[in-house]
Amino acid sequence: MSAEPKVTVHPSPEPLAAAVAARLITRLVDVQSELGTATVVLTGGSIGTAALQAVAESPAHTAVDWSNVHFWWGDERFLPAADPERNAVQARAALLERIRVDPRKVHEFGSTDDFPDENAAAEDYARALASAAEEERAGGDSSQQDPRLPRFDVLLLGVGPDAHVASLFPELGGIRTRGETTVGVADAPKPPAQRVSLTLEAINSAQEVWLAVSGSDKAGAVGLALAGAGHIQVPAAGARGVRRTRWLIDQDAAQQLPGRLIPDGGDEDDD
Ligand SMILES: O=C(O)[C@H](O)[C@@H](O)[C@H](O)[C@H](O)COP(=O)(O)O
Repeated sequence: MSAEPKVTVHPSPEPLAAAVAARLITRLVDVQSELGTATVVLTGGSIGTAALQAVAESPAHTAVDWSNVHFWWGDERFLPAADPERNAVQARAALLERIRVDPRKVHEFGSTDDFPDENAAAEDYARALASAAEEERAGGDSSQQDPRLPRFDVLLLGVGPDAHVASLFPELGGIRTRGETTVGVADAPKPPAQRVSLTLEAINSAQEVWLAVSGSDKAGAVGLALAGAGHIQVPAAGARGVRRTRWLIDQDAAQQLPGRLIPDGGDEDDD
């Protein structure tokens, strides 16, 4: 089961990042009141990072019990642990170092400090996911259907101008991977070439997938993805949440939206 995309257009990148942040805070509060613990999967990229910063700067963020949030990543650049280009390093600066997290619940991909190559780091992450899933089941939560993965309440994604999501690039090995939850990528066209990523299978196990996109250079990718292109050529087209798929985009990224998806400006909230 997966949810049809729902599109919301914001005027520019700043209000977009603020809106993603506000939605994330609300969703985490709601999940925590229902289940106690919430899980978010973070993304790198400009809007993903700006949204985390907006969370940190929002007075409402204190409504979340951050020590009871699990943080995973959709992808990572395979670099030394402290490299400023790592998605996790950027997320720490934007948010994680500014709130009270439980370090045991912050699950970063391995780095070149600890692993010989991207495949080894990917395999390690798959093991960490599986053991979190097992712990979750032992605690009585069996809401996640896939036994290899913990429950992902919200999974954030950026989208590249070539329509990549996480580190799944058009036509390359990662987007074609089946039967695995993670994949090592050796030939990413966006530097650095070596990366580690969740597979589309793992991404699509999330309850909610939110794609946050800004800029006219992404308009073609957004248009193709929402027109229903194939996911091998247009990976973003394949990203779907079980309960909800949200495209949170700015006006520049919305220039090539298929007509039937242009929101009419009405209140679209559906909780
Ligand atoms: O490691 C990364 O680079 C990402 O996780 C990648 O998937 C990113 O989210 C998109 O490329 C969008 O990035 P921008 O928002 O910066 O264009």
